[in-house]
Amino acid sequence: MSGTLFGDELLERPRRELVPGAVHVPGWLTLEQQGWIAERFREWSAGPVPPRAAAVRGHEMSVKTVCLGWHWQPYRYTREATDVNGARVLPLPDWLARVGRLAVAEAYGPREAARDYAPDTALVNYYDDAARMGMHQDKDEVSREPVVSLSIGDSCLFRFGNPESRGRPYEDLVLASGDLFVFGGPARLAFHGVMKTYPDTAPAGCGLGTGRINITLRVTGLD
Ligand SMILES: O=C(O)CCC(=O)C(=O)O
Ligand SMILES: [Fe+2]
Repeated sequence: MSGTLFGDELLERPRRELVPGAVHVPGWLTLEQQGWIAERFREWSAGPVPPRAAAVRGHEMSVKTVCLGWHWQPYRYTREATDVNGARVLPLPDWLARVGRLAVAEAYGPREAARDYAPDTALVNYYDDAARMGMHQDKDEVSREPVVSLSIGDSCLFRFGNPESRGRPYEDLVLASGDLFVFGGPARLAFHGVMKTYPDTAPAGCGLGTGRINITLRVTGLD
């Protein structure tokens, strides 16, 4: 009997609030949705601004990022990718903002806050087998609205900690293809990072043959 058919892998990875405000929803996106988003990722990567490894204090990140709506660079948002080629980034598509609202409703319940959630930027990260992301806070946004994270492709080991320091307490969990992770409220400024990816773990049909995509939707609070 097929484990996939009966969702055994989801039963083993239940939906969970790690700490108040931080919610992990395994398998939130269907394979079809993952595949469709992976296709859009290829379109976004075609430009006008190509994915680039941002340089943080002189060191290139191992992750390559393409941005929508606003361009993130350490440690600010601009409309033009002044640290890449000066081109204006693509707009954030309405469908993706809608996915963000659905995600917040999924995580926190269909409150007014979910209906009003209006992300204006997406950071789309591509991880190859060697890529990782050190512990950091997402704090270049003026707004403290939640961050919505979607993962496609290979699984990774994600570390989610606390707002005070990179150190403990933190929890390590696997983010797999299709998983949703939302952090807001008291968890909004928690340090987090990607310790490693697990090569060749992407499910067939997710649209990504190798590597991992992570999309974070955010409200910059800029105008
Ligand atoms: O790849 C992930 O799961 C996290 C990405 C992240 O923390 C970021 O883009 O700021
Ligand atoms: Fe982050």
